[in-house]
Amino acid sequence: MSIQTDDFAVPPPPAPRVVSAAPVSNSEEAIERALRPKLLDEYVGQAKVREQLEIFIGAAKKRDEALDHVLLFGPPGLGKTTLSHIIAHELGVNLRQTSGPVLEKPKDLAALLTNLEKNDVLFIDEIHRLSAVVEEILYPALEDYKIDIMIGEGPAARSIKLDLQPFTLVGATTRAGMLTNPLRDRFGIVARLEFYTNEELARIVKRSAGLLGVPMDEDGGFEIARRSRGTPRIANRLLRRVRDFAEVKGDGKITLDIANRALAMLDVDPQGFDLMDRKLLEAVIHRFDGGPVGLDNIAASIGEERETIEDVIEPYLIQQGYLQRTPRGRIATLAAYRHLGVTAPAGPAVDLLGD
Ligand SMILES: Nc1ncnc2c1ncn2[C@@H]1O[C@H](COP(=O)(O)OP(=O)(O)OP(=O)(O)O)[C@@H](O)[C@H]1O
Ligand SMILES: [Mg+2]
Repeated sequence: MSIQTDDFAVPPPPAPRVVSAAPVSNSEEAIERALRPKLLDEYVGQAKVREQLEIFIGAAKKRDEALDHVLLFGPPGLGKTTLSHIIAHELGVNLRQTSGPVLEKPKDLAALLTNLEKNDVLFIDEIHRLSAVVEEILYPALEDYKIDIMIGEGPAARSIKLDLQPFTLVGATTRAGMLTNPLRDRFGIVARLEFYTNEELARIVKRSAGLLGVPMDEDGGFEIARRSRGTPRIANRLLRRVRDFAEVKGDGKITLDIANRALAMLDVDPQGFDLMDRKLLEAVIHRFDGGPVGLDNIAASIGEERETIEDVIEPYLIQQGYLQRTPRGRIATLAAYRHLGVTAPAGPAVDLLGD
């Protein structure tokens, strides 16, 4: 069994944001790989997804068939890549990894597909960014394990059919809504990853601290978990920053006091919100009277890409009840006013949390 990572992943953009859900550097990616659970049993949380996969993987193995194609979707850093590796590992097959924007031409995909061995996993990250011509090749491959490719050019060009080994496509996306219908319909297993609870994140932080050999008490670990925006990638990152703080300002052990001081220094507030989150809420409240305000206006106002706001910043704020997404735009809830210590205007303001 081998895991191959083709070295053409798109480099992550520079993101100084400490609670950014995207990996911030290549060295962070290396650490992430080291902390990645390898078995379904080590994968914390996402109980429903895990249970489903356990059954389907078990059945596929019993029948010696390829697992049905799997679509994983959810915000960045929740464990889609991790899960795809686990699926291949549990099936005992090879994993070939690529991503939507990297597959420029049909022949790029054809080369990957024809090299797959029986029941292998092909992982396509950012699958919503596949080009239409590449997607065309994928349909018959997914359905009948066959591809049609064009050989030669001009009048001499002809199409040939190639048989493929049975395989499993695992597609990952932060945007299930951007997949075309025919592509989405070809996934037999569709799994939506949810934000993690504080308890689940605390288990992840504890496991990572163990692997990194960082001394930490329960309260210190829980504080890091609580401020990680429901996201394992952020939890692992905050753990490493708090460890640095503990080594310089303390005796190396992560305690509640150390965690509190380190996180305050990093501008991560008690809700786990960072400067970007607060900037967004402040903009909606102060510049747009609490909303409704469209995404483009928010983007212009805080100087962030629309996509970053939609994929990275707002899902957690919405899930936590600080922001509401309506057809007319985003609205700040009473919780947002309260969090920023601003008096909410009288009238029918939105209160998602209730009192
Ligand atoms: N359920 C989990 N249990 C333990 N650790 C996890 C879990 N999910 C994710 N992690 C950790 O979080 C980090 C980020 O996970 P991963 O790279 O799989 O996220 P992703 O969903 O693929 O993100 P992106 O959308 O940016 O590609 C990994 O280092 C992994 O160790
Ligand atoms: Mg990933």
